Amino acid sequence: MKLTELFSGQWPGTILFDLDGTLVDSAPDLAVATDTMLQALGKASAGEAQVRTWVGNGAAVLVRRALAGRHDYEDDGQHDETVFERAMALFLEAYHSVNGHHATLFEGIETFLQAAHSQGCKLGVVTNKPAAFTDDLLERMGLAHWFDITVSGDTLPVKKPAPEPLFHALDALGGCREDALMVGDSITDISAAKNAGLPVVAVRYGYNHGGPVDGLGAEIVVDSLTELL
Ligand SMILES: O=C(O)COP(=O)(O)O
Ligand SMILES: [Mg+2]
Repeated sequence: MKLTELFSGQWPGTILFDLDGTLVDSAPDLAVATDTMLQALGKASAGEAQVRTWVGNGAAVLVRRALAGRHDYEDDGQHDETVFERAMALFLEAYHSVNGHHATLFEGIETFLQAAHSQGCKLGVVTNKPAAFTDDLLERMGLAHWFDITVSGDTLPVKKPAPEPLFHALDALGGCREDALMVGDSITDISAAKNAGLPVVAVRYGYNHGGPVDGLGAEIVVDSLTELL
């Protein structure tokens, strides 16, 4: 389906993009940082394939999943906040030194952003990544110039799937809900868009906790954003 079919033949006035797993394949850097942290704590490395499935709910949840060695860390019954705080500090330090080093842009991103920009769309990023990393990563990937607002996981007291980060970005861009689209790779983005009343395009190439994004309620699901053009 072409994007214009969702908006009565027009392009949406505003497009909000998820970052990790949608614009940028940041999992290689996140895996290095996670494994550096695990090794410093004397634990076994998780590896990139596993870390990929833990990304999408912010850095603290990634660290908690890594410590538990599983996605549903709440059920492991052994939270030690001292270990968590040490792990978090180690992870943040390690990620600061590798952020953007091994990350790559997904196929079709530049083409799609160029097309959206030339159609006059207002463009923003709404990520659950901590702000300390978001703008650096966008700069390193050569993407920063496309976006007039970035809302990170710690910009507001709540993060996706809450709708507030999307509303915050829309307000900053002067966009309206009726004319806006969310693009993301995970159930978190689809839920945030639903909670905000926005249609959503889901990409199949991202992380989504290791599961498929088809059938989760996105209006359009694509293998590449260029399919929307
Ligand atoms: O969990 C993260 O830090 C990544 O978040 P994003 O997929 O919302 O960009
Ligand atoms: Mg994502």
